[in-house]
Amino acid sequence: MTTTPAQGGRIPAATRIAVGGSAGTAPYDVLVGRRLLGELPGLIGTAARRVAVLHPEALTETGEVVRQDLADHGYETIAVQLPNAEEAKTAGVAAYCWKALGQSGFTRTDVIVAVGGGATTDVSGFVAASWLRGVRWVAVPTTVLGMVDAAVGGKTGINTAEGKNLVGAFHPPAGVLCDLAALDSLPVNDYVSGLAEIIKAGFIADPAILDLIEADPGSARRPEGPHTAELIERAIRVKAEVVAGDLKESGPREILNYGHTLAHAIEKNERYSWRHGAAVSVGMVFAAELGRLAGRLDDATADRHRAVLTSVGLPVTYRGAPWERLLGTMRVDKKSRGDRLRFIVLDGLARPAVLEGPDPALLVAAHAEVAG
Ligand SMILES: NC(=O)c1ccc[n+]([C@@H]2O[C@H](COP(=O)([O-])OP(=O)(O)OC[C@H]3O[C@@H](n4cnc5c(N)ncnc54)[C@H](O)[C@@H]3O)[C@@H](O)[C@H]2O)c1
Ligand SMILES: O=C(O)C(=O)C[C@@H](O)[C@H](O)[C@H](O)COP(=O)(O)O
Ligand SMILES: [Zn+2]
Repeated sequence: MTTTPAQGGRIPAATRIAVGGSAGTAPYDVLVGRRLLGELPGLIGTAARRVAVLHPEALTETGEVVRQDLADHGYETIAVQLPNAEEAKTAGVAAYCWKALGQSGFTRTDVIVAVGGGATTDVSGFVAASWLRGVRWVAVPTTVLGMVDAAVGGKTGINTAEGKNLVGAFHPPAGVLCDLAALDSLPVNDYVSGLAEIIKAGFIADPAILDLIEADPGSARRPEGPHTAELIERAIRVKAEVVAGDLKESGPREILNYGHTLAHAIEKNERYSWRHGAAVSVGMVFAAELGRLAGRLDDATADRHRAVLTSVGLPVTYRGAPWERLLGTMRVDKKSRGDRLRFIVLDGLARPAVLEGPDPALLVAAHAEVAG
């Protein structure tokens, strides 16, 4: 993304999606459009003196554009470069950010701006949650996945050696700016990875998403496709509605974890060489098979998972780590309670529900379906 602040010319109006406050947190907006950089100072506010722009290595130029723009608005700015992708989600990188904030004299009224994909917004949001026990942050997601999922909802965190996202905090951003122009530079694999979370939103809540993709899967894979903005906005609305009702995942929010129990185990066992969305794709097929085998999901909806995911080029099989190892990793999933594994399954299209402590034989059978 190398957007510049609005300078003359007609700028199409941005779509504004409100995320209601919950658990004592303030509401905020997700803006979807183009050339949104001009909105950033308003979100940072006048109480801030310093702004830290955190970005991955791949977006050094974009990070600098954002930093310079904020400097031109009178803020004292620093840019903090993070590793790309999952390598950024470590305690070491968080500590590096804390050091940069400490050295620049970052106070409680100062603001972090996260420019990047979900990995960047996850670690940056966690740094914002933990620095001085919580400072304001703004998300500028630059991937499909970041826009529709990671930047919205306030789940922030990092990985540990034992598993994915095991350390973190609920700390919603002050606002989210989704500049669709950013997607033009995204490698196609990363673009498609984000479609997995859009398709997840389709299965758990908004089947119109599935209809749109199935009508023309080829164009769904491209940022210039005719339905890009609609797909992104629909998925954001699903997420916004769910998190507004249950920020801290005391119940209803768990539906957003559809497909994630196995997905996180795949990611960890593949040492994060798989993109999150690709793993979620396999994880959703597994969850659909589990629902079918448990007698809860009809054949047509279960089969629809493989069809729509394959149509956009997402993987639906995984033959890497053996089942016992995946099972061991799944036990530290945050939905587990004591020794009981819990999965999100579907009782039908857009009817997500929890499956508690399933018969181990069902899990083995569902795994066999994705292990081919
Ligand atoms: N907090 C949440 O609610 C939530 C939700 C979903 C996913 N996640 C997390 O999000 C992460 C995945 O995010 P992701 O799919 O955005 O991947 P990512 O952040 O790892 O980005 C993928 C790659 O694309 C690069 N990149 C980012 N934007 C770019 C652009 N516009 N042009 C070119 N390159 C660009 C990145 O530097 C990286 O190398 C995972 O860690 C996942 O756990 C969090
Ligand atoms: O926002 C949520 O809640 C989700 O579960 C969204 C997921 O897509 C996302 O990958 C999330 O980071 C997973 O959370 P975790 O609690 O399972 O680590
Ligand atoms: Zn996810």
